Amino acid sequence: MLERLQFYIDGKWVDPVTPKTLDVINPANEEAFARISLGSKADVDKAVAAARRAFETYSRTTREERVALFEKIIAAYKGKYQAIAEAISQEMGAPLWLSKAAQAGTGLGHLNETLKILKEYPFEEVRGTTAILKEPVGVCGFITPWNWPINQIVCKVAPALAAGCTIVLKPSEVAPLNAMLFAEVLHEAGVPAGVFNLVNGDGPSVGEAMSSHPGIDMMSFTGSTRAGIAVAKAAADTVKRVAQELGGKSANIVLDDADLTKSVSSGVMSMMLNSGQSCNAPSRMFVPRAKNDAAIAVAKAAAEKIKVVDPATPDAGPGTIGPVVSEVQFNKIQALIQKGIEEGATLVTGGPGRPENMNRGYYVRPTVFANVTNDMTIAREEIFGPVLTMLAYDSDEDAIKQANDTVYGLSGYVQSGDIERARKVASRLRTGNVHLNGAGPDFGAPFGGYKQSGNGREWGEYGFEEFLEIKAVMGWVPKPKAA
Ligand SMILES: NC(=O)c1ccc[n+]([C@@H]2O[C@H](COP(=O)([O-])OP(=O)(O)OC[C@H]3O[C@@H](n4cnc5c(N)ncnc54)[C@H](O)[C@@H]3O)[C@@H](O)[C@H]2O)c1
Repeated sequence: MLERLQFYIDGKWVDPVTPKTLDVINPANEEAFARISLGSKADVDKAVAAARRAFETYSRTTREERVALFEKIIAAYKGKYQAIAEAISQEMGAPLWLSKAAQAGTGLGHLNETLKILKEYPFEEVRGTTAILKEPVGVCGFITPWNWPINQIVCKVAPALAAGCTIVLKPSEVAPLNAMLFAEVLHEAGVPAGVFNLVNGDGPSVGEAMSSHPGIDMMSFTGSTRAGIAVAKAAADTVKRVAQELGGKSANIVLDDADLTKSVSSGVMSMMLNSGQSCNAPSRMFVPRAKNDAAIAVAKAAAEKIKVVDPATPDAGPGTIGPVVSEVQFNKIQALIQKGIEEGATLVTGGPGRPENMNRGYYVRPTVFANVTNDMTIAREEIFGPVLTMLAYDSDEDAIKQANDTVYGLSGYVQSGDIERARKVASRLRTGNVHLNGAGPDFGAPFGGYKQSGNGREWGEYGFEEFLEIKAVMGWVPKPKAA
């Protein structure tokens, strides 16, 4: 059993104020393989005090000093890349190939992108006689989930560090090990004591203590809409800035001029990736009613090609998925699959229970429901498992209307043979991101939601600017004295 009972506070690994432990479970075999501590308000107080002290000096470091620090962080991250990928795979179940190719890779992607922004960003702008100064927002509190864990950590920590902020991170207690490796990366790179602090714990104790803390200037939260609301409420009394990156129920509109086989099968694959545990997963596929039967046949074939594997399988690659993260998630997904059947959706493939020959581990059968209507629970609630819902539409207008008929607004996907038509549909979707014809993620593009998917933007320059305060200094340029 791996014991990682300390927190990283003020540049050192320290014991929690009050000992309390939690086992980290490997979802592939349901066994505990590591143990962490759960912190309390007293640990948060120590971390915030360290971050406040460090802010005094770190916020005044120069661009050049931070660029040099980033270069060291990137080198140290590369050195721990393999260990981070393995930890993610073990603690949340992503197959090793996905952990290496994408999960751990996103951390490096955000570090590289942030370094590029830091080198060029205009922190000072003079308009007439007034200067507009962009300053670090202060001490930032970060709360992150388990599904793309290092992505969600680094897309906050990298821009905050580049902006001159100091940080207290509470990673997901379900997948905390990658975060602790990242703390080692920052330590090795020479990030000054107190600039980055990590306290493990659960939402109601450490998360709540951070959100309501008067010493934290900004909270950036990624996770469920339920917990995001709790963070915002707890933060309200201290008037801190709150950025929320929450759930989704994203539409994938296959227009009638799209290559049906290609669009539907790639839609199935991207839904199932990471066992469906992506906030921006294309979970509602809209197909033209006239092509409904053909689309269902393609989706069935594509889903049945997906293999469910032990995440540690060394030769597995694209087209394979691991278990879902936990017993809680497994049970929630099973209940929603059951609900889909009860509400009358057509079960095309998959369904309740584990895949054949698997009696241990939180493995879910890749499942497709068709003839779903937007009022069904499986079309409204985020399932966060390998479950696709297919809905039919009558016209482009109807597809757009149904796609927007959700409380969420994170992502949208449009497939079309005509780029102009795809762009028009994209402009009508009430979502923060839209992917046309299979376009992948872009580290330089802003990531975030409309409506109840959140109110922040992460990634790239827009994400960086979330960590800046704006100060106007009038009289920066003195008026010339009258002769
Ligand atoms: N929009 C995005 O960028 C994005 C990205 C990834 C995941 N998500 C969402 O995250 C969810 C899955 O992650 P999860 O199950 O870890 O979510 P979760 O909300 O249960 O937990 C996320 C984090 O919040 C903490 N937390 C829980 N209750 C809290 C409270 N009352 N106060 C403060 N902190 C609290 C948890 O300890 C964890 O660190 C999904 O809804 C998914 O869509 C959103």
